Amino acid sequence: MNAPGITLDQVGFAYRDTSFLFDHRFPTGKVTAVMGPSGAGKTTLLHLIAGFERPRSGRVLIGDTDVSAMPPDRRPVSMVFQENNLFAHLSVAQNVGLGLDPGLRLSTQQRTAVSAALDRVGLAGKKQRLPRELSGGERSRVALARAALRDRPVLLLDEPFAALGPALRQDMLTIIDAQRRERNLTVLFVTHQPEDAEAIADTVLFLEQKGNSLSGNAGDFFGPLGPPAFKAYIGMAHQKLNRPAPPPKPT
Ligand SMILES: Nc1ncnc2c1ncn2[C@@H]1O[C@H](COP(=O)(O)OP(=O)(O)OP(=O)(O)O)[C@@H](O)[C@H]1O
Repeated sequence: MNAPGITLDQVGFAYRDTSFLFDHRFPTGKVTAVMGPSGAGKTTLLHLIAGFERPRSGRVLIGDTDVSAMPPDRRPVSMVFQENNLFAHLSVAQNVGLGLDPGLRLSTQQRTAVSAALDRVGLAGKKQRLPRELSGGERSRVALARAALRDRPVLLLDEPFAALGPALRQDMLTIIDAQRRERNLTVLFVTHQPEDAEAIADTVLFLEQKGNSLSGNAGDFFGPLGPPAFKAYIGMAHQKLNRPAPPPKPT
């Protein structure tokens, strides 16, 4: 599949008292980590690409197609949310089947595809369970399987693993990386976890407050000469989110 890149061409957008200008290009077949402080506009950026929000000015392009006015279900995009958005009353297999047909009128071939998608994320034995009968990590995998089945060339991930511990997050990153390679997906991955971004991202988009942004190669961003503002942010993020405070030095 020829995965399209994404262009936000001078995209202006505003909520009542917050305005944004996004002007970014996301390369085809690569993972971009979208990072930055709370409220900087990471989710807003993803919603403009997915079509849940419409630009006030400028254009959103996927490949060469201007999708600015296209409704979300017609865009070549799958999105996985932090809450995973599973229907509590539907089985795991049905939740995944919704990715193919919102009415769940699935052909035999589609049922086989659902089964295969669940096998790929290690949920072969749990297809008939309800979401509440799964762990948090397993629920994330159901959401990923559903996104994979939709077979859209752009995958948007909005902190989908924030509630998971490090080992499970690593598991999910491995699944995403495998899917990206298999299907040449263009992936945007919002995360507050520097080590997740470092593990999987080819490029980084760092959104600062007040609409400033920096972008570049992930190796450069995380290397010793990475942008100071980004280094300061991830230093802070490490302290706040991941690292226990160091023990006091003996006097
Ligand atoms: N529906 C809305 N109505 C009004 N303001 C909103 C709405 N959604 C978001 N905002 C505001 O827009 C700004 C950006 O929000 P957004 O959710 O994109 O930030 P974020 O970078 O994803 O933050 P976080 O890391 O906390 O998820 C925030 O100041 C937020 O309060």
